[in-house]
Amino acid sequence: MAEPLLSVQDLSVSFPSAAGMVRVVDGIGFSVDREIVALVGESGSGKSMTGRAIMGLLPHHAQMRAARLSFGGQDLLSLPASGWNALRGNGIGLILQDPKYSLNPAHKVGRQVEETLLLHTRLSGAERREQALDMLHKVGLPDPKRVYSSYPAALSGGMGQRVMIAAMLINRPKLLIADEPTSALDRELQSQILALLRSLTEEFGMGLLLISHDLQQVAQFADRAVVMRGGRIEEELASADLANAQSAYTRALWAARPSAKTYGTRLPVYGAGA
Ligand SMILES: Nc1ncnc2c1ncn2[C@@H]1O[C@H](COP(=O)(O)OP(=O)(O)OP(=O)(O)O)[C@@H](O)[C@H]1O
Repeated sequence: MAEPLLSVQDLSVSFPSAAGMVRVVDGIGFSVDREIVALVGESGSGKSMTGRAIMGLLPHHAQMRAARLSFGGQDLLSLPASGWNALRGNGIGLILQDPKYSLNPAHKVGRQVEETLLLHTRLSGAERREQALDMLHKVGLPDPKRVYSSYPAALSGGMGQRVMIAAMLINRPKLLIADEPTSALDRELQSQILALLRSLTEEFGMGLLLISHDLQQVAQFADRAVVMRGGRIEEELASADLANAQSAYTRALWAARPSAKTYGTRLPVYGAGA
């Protein structure tokens, strides 16, 4: 059988602490193909550290080991620093929670969307501009030329996130990692951005690793869910089965999901053994 786009086997991430090394990701394995896979779990369960390990972007005091970490058949564990830079520019794109922190306020949007083309292709300025305008249009921005020459401060949160998606997709990566890409947005915008990510994932034939604590979203937008608990994988299942999960933990997470009725109220507390 062909190897999946991303293959993670026995991945662990540890941090030094006063009491010794603390494992925050503990021997996990999963794969992502041209599909949407969601990493879900409570805060602190190790979702973001897993995403960062795959991108080679762990904090420098973190220690990582894995039996296998491969992307497109390439072994990432033996990749030199220059290989990681090329991979992040061309192969894997990362979208973070809040475009406020990902976009540089001092540069116009167009320059930031074009940046990977400038670094990784030999396209002329006019060609880069044309591709950037095309991508701004593709992510649903109504007036691409105006957005292209705006500064990030002129954009709403939803527009900023569309710009980030354009900037990440312009070099046609094969895999996108989106770490809580909509948690800074209101409910209506969250759905719009996830629907956009879903349709672009299909159109470009990409894989998407969606990191989310929102099981409602995951059930709606992802194909599969990998449920993390305390750095380990509790369960892996089709998103459509989240409502009827095997594991009591996943069922508790599902029961605690915010609904239209509870939105804005405190979540019920669920214990470790729930
Ligand atoms: N720089 C760091 N130094 C030490 N420990 C860290 C560091 N960053 C994260 N951790 C710890 O690693 C664990 C996993 O964090 P991670 O951010 O992956 O969780 P998460 O599931 O993504 O949760 P959240 O949704 O809250 O970000 C947490 O216990 C966190 O405290």
